[in-house]
Amino acid sequence: MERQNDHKGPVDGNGAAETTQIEVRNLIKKFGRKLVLDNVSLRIEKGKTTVIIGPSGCGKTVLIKHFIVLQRPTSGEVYFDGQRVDGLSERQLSDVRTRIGYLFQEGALFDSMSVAENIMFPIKQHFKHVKWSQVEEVVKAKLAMVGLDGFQNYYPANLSGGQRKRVALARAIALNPEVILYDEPTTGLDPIRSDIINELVLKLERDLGVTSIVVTHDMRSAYKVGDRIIMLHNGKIIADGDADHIRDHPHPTVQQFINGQVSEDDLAVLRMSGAVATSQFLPRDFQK
Ligand SMILES: Nc1ncnc2c1ncn2[C@@H]1O[C@H](COP(=O)(O)OP(=O)(O)OP(=O)(O)O)[C@@H](O)[C@H]1O
Repeated sequence: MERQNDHKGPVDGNGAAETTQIEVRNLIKKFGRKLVLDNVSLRIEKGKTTVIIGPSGCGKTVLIKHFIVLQRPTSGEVYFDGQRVDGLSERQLSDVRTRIGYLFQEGALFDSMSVAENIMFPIKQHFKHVKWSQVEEVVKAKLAMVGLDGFQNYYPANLSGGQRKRVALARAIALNPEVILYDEPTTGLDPIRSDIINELVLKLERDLGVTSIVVTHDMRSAYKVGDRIIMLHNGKIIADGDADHIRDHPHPTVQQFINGQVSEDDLAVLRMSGAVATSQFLPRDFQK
């Protein structure tokens, strides 16, 4: 296997282009004067699971939102399956977006809709005149994939947190996407429910051949699902490789993060602000 070391940016050559699902080149994102992504270049391989880790606020969500152009670059380029997408209109983007399922932190289920209606929602948005009888089997199959067939008539309020995430995942795969973006899929779940989600990520990669991109603070999940783990820090990629590469990484910031230690910089901020709970700065799985 080629991957073990930190990548220094795009690799040239046709072979790489064929296996690349998403690419960003020299991506810079600023909000006002705040620099969030600092010249990030990255290729995401088809059919693999890439995990993005890093401290709170380092730009993980902003980065993956660029992959579906929910955020536009300040400068730099974004490609999906070889097509440059960062300059496309919203209308042109809708085709690209149907090829990507996403499970965002804020992308909660619609409380007023049943489980089945939630899963039908993206299908109805895309195929305007579809009838329930036409999609009933699709809804059933998607729910079966996440182990929740039979829950069609439940409402989100009657489901546990883990079940809600699984319904959201069934909705994310409703249109058979080639890519699934997961933003903190295990946050707020206990280790057993987290493992169910991890297994689902692996199952969807295995059974559907999807390309998965998982943003997480949870190192257990990262090691379990990631073919490749990328760490972002101060808007830059500081580590990129397989689980062993990340575990043995020489960069002190990587070691502090994966071992849940508080850095001297964080402590200085805490002392200055008089804040108390150092655990706020730890990866979330170390807070339990
Ligand atoms: N629409 C926006 N306008 C202004 N600032 C933004 C916007 N979206 C994100 N930011 C800022 O960009 C930075 C990175 O945010 P992002 O959500 O990507 O962090 P993150 O690494 O995903 O953090 P967390 O792990 O806490 O979810 C943060 O400082 C955030 O406040």
